[in-house]
Amino acid sequence: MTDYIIRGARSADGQTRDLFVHDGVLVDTPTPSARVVDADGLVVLPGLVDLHTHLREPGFESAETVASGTECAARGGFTAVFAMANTLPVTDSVDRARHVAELGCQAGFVEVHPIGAITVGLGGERLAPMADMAASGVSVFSDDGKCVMDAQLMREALEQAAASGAVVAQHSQDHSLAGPHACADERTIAGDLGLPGWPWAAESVIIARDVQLAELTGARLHCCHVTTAESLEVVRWAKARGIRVTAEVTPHHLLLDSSLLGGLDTTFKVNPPLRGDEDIEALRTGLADGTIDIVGTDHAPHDPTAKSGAFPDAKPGMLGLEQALAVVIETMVNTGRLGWDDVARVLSVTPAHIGGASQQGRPLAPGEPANLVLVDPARRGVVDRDRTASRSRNNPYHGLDLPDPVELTMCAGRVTYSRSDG
Ligand SMILES: NC(=O)N[C@@H](CC(=O)O)C(=O)O
Ligand SMILES: [Zn+2]
Ligand SMILES: [Zn+2]
Repeated sequence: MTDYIIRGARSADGQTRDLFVHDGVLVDTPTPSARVVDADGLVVLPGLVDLHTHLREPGFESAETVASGTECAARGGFTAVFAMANTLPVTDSVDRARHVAELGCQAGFVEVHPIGAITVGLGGERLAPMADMAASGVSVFSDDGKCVMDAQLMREALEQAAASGAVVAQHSQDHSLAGPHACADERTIAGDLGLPGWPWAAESVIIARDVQLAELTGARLHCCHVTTAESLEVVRWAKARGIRVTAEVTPHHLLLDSSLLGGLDTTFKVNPPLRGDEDIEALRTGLADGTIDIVGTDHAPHDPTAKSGAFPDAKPGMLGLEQALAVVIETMVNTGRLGWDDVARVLSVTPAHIGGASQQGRPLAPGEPANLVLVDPARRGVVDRDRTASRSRNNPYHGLDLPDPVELTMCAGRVTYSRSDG
């Protein structure tokens, strides 16, 4: 294995120092044959961790594979991703979870942690074998893409999770309020465009229910992709009460607003929908004050056929892994709302902690695994959807001038992306 000297990188705490990598681990003295990486002017962060990735394999390989999706992750500065269960077949058994993890190992870009389904086939009717999956190493359960609507079933899922120390990640959408065609923020844009509305309450009614079920069961609840000020009020209330709840925001909900739907470009169709300025402001405030714990990408590749046709019929979802850090820098660091230590917290330390990824989000100190990303804080560029490792092109940032920060990603001591290699 190649050893490295990373020279002159600035840590999140502001100190400049050299890092030495030997055999995949950070050490306190350099090895003589080590390759030197000049990190002058760069910031070093612990490798990023995405608690919310859709890798699409098995079943939707025309949109993404574990290999292509995890290459996107490495290009985005990630060293671990949690792969959502809404594949075909669904990740609802020990064997299927193992299969995804093996594909991740073969690809070699990042650690891949399979998320187990809560219900069999995401059907919302019967619990999947959560205890068995947890015993085999699954630490996050989610029916993401669908909400667990049945409150009793959700209670049982939380009880199962609590018994094994796992977390339940809910896609908070009351499907009776926001049905299969709901596709535009009701309070800002749906009426103007004549599109089926997605009301804000469809999200927060589920979060309000679930935090109380988390209190009842003592379980850990994670709220995926929160998008409204009202949801944050509920999360604040729950946290003040000592309920074990964490919340996530996506990069796209931090940056993009519902007016982008005006051209009916299905790239901008996503679930929950893009919201208005007041919600976006609430999300940024919530991320800065800790009400929102993490940024999760919800990287959701779709092939052109899934994105064709009328807006209400297109599949929801947009790419996220390659621009996630850029968007956090643009919306939160360049606006003075977060420092680099906070970026490390919301994109690495806390997601690793929630998901139980013990090798991730660690201090960059001797004895720790060499999972890190080198970031150029000043570099910018215009996003080109064709410059990607993804198989899909549903990139909502195409054409935007954004930070272009990732210089090099190292996972367990191996360089998994380097700008200089192209
Ligand atoms: N976010 C989306 O719009 N789509 C996701 C599912 C999900 O995260 O709910 C997908 O799998 O395509
Ligand atoms: Zn979801
Ligand atoms: Zn998702």
